[in-house]
Amino acid sequence: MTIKTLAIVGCGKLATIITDALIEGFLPDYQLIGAFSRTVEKAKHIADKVQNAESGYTCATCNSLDELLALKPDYIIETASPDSMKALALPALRNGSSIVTLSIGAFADTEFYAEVKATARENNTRVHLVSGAIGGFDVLRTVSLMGDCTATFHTEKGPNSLKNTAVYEESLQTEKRKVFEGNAQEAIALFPTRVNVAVAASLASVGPENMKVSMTSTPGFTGDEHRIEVKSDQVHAVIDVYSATAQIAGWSVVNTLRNITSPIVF
Ligand SMILES: NC(=O)C1=CN([C@@H]2O[C@H](COP(=O)(O)OP(=O)(O)OC[C@H]3O[C@@H](n4cnc5c(N)ncnc54)[C@H](O)[C@@H]3O)[C@@H](O)[C@H]2O)C=CC1
Ligand SMILES: O=C([O-])CC(=O)C(=O)O
Repeated sequence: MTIKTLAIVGCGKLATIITDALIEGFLPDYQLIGAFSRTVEKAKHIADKVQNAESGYTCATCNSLDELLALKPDYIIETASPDSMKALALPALRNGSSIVTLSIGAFADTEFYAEVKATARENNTRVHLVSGAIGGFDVLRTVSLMGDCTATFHTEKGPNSLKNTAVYEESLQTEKRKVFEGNAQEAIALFPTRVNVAVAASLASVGPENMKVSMTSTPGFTGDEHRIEVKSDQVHAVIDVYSATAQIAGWSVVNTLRNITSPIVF
């Protein structure tokens, strides 16, 4: 197996998990050759980790997306935000870099999604939508291939994780309440970095306009509970994932990267 090169855009908590996993040996088929973030110190922090691990190659701290693209990485890991995914997807794919993304909310824009698909195909590149804080894309995709189905996505969160969103009120600290009901497009518009999972599940099944999304805020609740349900005349599947932190999302990138080079694919 030839070594594949990686670069990371968005050097926060999840990028750190992925970099640490690489350094610990979970990604033997890859070299991390560049890092870019809105704040250059954060990119340097990631690059320094690789340098300090004395892995025998250089990881560059990039000052711009263009600088990162000039490295011509085989894969760009996007762990920044749906807005950054929108900015980087087309230039990266035209540059010959495939993308592994957590900010799947960017694809709630169906025109953009179609353009990304066409550009990836034209440039012989791919976009990998990781399972993030959920799972079950296999069953969602399979059931939706079989014919008509409906799908719902329900999330339970604690009020503190809704601070700095339009739905937050102090009363949520003491009252359990449904704070959102709509489709996946409306959900990601209201919570741009909190319901990428709902858009991902919708793309794997009925699409962002048809996926019914709801969110409940429960006082004292920590972590996230995501319940996806898909129903057809033959199949009823429920995927329920609780995670105490978002670490599972970082590890799902590691899992996808391992699958890309593995002789056995899950
Ligand atoms: N699909 C999933 O299950 C999940 C997806 N996510 C996505 O992953 C992203 C990263 O999550 P964390 O690492 O926890 O966030 P974080 O806030 O710790 O790190 C994000 C980093 O990206 C940088 N950044 C933001 N916009 C940028 C841009 N346009 N260009 C370059 N850098 C930029 C920020 O400055 C920050 O350093 C979230 O914003 C969210 O979109 C997060 C959790 C779960
Ligand atoms: O960690 C989660 O519950 C999901 C999340 O932030 C996202 O989908 O953006």
